[in-house]
Amino acid sequence: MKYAIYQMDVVVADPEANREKIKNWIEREVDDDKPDTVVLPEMWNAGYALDRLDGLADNNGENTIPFLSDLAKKNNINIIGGSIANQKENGIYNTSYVFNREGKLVHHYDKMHLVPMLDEPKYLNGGEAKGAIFELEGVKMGVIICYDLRFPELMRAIALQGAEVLHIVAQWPTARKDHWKFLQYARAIENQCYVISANSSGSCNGTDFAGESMVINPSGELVASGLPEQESTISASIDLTKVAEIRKNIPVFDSRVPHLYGE
Ligand SMILES: O=C(O)CCC(=O)C(=O)O
Repeated sequence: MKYAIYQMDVVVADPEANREKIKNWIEREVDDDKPDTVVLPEMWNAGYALDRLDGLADNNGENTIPFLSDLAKKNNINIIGGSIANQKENGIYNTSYVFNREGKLVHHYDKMHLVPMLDEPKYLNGGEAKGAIFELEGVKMGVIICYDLRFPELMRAIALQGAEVLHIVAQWPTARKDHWKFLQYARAIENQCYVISANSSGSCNGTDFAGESMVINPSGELVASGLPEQESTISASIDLTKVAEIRKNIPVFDSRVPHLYGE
């Protein structure tokens, strides 16, 4: 499966401009070196304009779902749709949508861990649905959002459901870029999965975003990485036989003793 990751410089507080950027990027990518699957970053509709989300958030995906679904179908690609600020009945959520090549919505997830350092709990509601998987082209996968990366329990729960590819969509700051990188290596190695991330570049309210989106294989080797702090595209192909291979050679999942972990 061939991937293209959009390490996007999100235009703060301008959902229309960001939709236009994504449309143009996808059309360019599809013309150049057609990917099977594209990945977008976190909160691409509004950026981190948290104190202005009332006027900027989508309304239960009413703009985002048809927009991404049409792009998926028209260009015959799967879309891991990053995430958006999304108004629901009882508040604003940080929601990720995933579409297959037919434009069908196959998964949605509301970010469950909210970032205290960014005052997210003041502006957003945390999702309460259990970490779940979805399938694209017969492959089991998961998606988590930014700060979720710090909670190995979530990725483990997704991996235990059979996921072979774990996506991380993010706007992770440069100030903590080492955490961004090392935690991804750890998640790939411990879960023996591909880790594929889309981080943003650019800045918002004085915070610079790290870029350095990554593709890491199930042995913990770097397959591809984006430039630091600059808008760019990361292209990479993944080989899923590597997942079965490493799981056979180092059978971590068979060696687990859940009853001793208090599970
Ligand atoms: O955990 C971190 O250091 C960054 C998290 C973050 O920026 C986010 O979840 O949006």
